[in-house]
Formats: sequence, C-alpha cells, structure tokens
Amino acid sequence: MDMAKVNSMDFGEFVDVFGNVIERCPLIAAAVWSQRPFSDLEELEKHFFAFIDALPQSGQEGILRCHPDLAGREQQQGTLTAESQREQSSAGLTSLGAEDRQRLAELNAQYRARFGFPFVLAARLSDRAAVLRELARRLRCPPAHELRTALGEVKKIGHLRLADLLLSDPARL
Ligand SMILES: NC(=O)N[C@H]1NC(=O)NC1=O
Repeated sequence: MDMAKVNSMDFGEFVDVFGNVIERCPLIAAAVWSQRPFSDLEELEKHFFAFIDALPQSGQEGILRCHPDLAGREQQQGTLTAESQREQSSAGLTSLGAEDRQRLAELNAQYRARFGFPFVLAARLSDRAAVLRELARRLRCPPAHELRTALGEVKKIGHLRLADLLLSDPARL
C-alpha cells in the first residue's frame, strides 16, 4: 500500500485499516486521520506516537491496559486480535509447556499487582526464554521507569504493525 492510497482513505476506511496499530485503541487512528496527508511511513508513525506521548499518565496506563497478557486467558480462549495472536505465536507463546505457562502466569500477576497494568513487550522481537527473563527483570524496575519502558514496547509493536500494512504487497488490500 502506498502513501497516496493512505492519504485518499476516508475516515471509516482509515480506522478500519489502522485501528489496531495500537492494540485495541482505534481512537488513536481516528485522531491521526485528522493530520493527513502524510509524506511517508515515518511521518504517519510520528503522529501515532505523538498522540501517546501527549496523553496524561492515566491515558498512557489506559493504553497499556488495552493489551492482553502474553500467553494469558485471552490467548487460551481464542479472543486475541489477529495481530496479537500472530505476534504471540511468533515468540512461541502459543505453544508453551505447562511449566512455562504457569511461570509466566505467576510473573504476569506479580507485575500487574506491582504496576497496575499488564506486562507489555514486543513479542515479535523476542522468544519464550527472553520474555520470561525480561519479565523477571522489569518486575524490579521503579514504576516511573517501567511506564516509559512499557510505552516504548507499545511503539515497537505499532512500528511493526504499520510496516506490515505499508510495506506489504498492494494486492493484499
Ligand atoms: N502483553 C503484551 O505485550 N501484548 C502484546 N505484545 C505483542 O507483541 N502483542 C501484544 O498483544
């Protein structure tokens, strides 16, 4: 898909296509549409990230809370978004053994209890062992630092999702 196509989209089409660049936050795509035209992927992405950065802390935490747990209940129930399912699968999180699943569930629960939002990490850039290691490491970080780290991961996920959409075969759309 090229930028001319993106810039020609009406509001509904734009939100349909880009509504899950930030997991379960179509409001962000809705706001970004007002900033068109976009010159390239970098500029489009900049608007998504600027929206996140401009939110108060409660809004930034809200974005994190829209993310499903890694290898959590939604994955077991089959209710993940298509993007999240693919990302978690690529990190091997959809085929965990019972022991790893249990360990991840325990650490996820501890993380949520400490910070008040779920552990978020760009699964496509990781694997099963690294997820467990990172989760154990980040559990010990100070809350203000951890909020910044988690939002950085949201941006990595958004970057990969945008690249999938814009650098893909135009015949897909
Ligand atoms: N909890 C969490 O990190 N979830 C996200 N990570 C990712 O790569 N896709 C997601 O849905």
